[in-house]
Amino acid sequence: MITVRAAAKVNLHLGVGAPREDGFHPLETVYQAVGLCDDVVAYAADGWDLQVRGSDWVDLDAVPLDRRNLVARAAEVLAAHHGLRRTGHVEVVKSIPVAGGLAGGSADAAAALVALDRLWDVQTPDEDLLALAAELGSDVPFALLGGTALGTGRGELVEPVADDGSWWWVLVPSREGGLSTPAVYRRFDELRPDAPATPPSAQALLTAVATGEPLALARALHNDLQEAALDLRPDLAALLARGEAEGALRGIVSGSGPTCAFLCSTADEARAVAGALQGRDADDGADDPVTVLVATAPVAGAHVVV
Ligand SMILES: C[C@](O)(CO)[C@H](O)COP(=O)(O)OP(=O)(O)OC[C@H]1O[C@@H](n2ccc(N)nc2=O)[C@H](O)[C@@H]1O
Ligand SMILES: Nc1ncnc2c1ncn2[C@@H]1O[C@H](COP(=O)(O)OP(=O)(O)OP(=O)(O)O)[C@@H](O)[C@H]1O
Repeated sequence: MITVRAAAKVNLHLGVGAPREDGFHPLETVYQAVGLCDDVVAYAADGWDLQVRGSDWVDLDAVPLDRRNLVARAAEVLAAHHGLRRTGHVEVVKSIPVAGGLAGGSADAAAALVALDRLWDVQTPDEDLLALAAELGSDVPFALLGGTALGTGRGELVEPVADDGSWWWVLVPSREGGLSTPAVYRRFDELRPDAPATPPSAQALLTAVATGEPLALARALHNDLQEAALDLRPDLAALLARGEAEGALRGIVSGSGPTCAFLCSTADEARAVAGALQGRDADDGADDPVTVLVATAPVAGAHVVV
């Protein structure tokens, strides 16, 4: 049995250009792995079996168990790479909200590549694992790498960024369910027909990360998909404003949304903002309370824990 853990991400900078001929958008993005993780647990077995369970804020019904699951696809591409048959009993233990803009499925795919590489004892070189990850999805190579990294191409070309900061995030998944990533990119195309061929540079964000100062980072956060996500989910604007009013340095939509991510100056501030957002919700008399999570960053990429 082997357990591999992989983290959610936020995009500190998400610069999006006009769609390429293959339909993907060129990106200049800075990913940061945050301490909200899924585990992939793999057992040796003769056949193939996949199960998913998770935290009560995760919509498990929205996770396919067949070949559409990125864990099943990770197993297929790794097995094919080595000329093997896909085998294993695999359990995915999810804490990352589904279709939340936090790259949860990508984290699971990266964790599965690492877990099955060990289970099958095939010792895939890192370079090959990164190439297989890129086949599975644009965010998957970063989920292997973790930390803070610059992403280019369609997001699949990743290089580590030095980050000595200790950052605190409050994450608020949507109660209304997830957003489809292709739908958010389509709305971006409608709202931004004049998008440049070359995506906006991440240089200002990289300079801010290097300072280690939360306020500098807060000012430099940038997400070109935020306008599209807010257009599809107008209620998120009020949530972003509320988090900032409660003391967050800055609130942004995470990736394609709808999860909102609030950067805070310290762990105590993050806990205070989280408490205020949760408390305000209780005052509103909501019968289905909002989930508010506190996470530190950066954290490691997909790694063996047991
Ligand atoms: C929004 C982000 O999470 C930001 O990091 C990513 O760009 C999305 O990455 P992902 O979910 O791994 O995306 P993929 O599985 O590669 O692609 C899903 C769909 O998103 C759109 N897509 C994705 C990445 C990209 N650079 N341009 C796109 O237009 C395409 O419609 C694509 O069919
Ligand atoms: N292991 C998985 N966990 C969750 N969803 C999965 C998984 N495998 C496939 N999916 C499918 O992928 C869709 C997107 O899920 P995911 O949680 O990765 O979204 P996301 O966090 O918005 O992704 P990203 O930020 O990379 O665009 C889900 O709606 C689901 O149908």
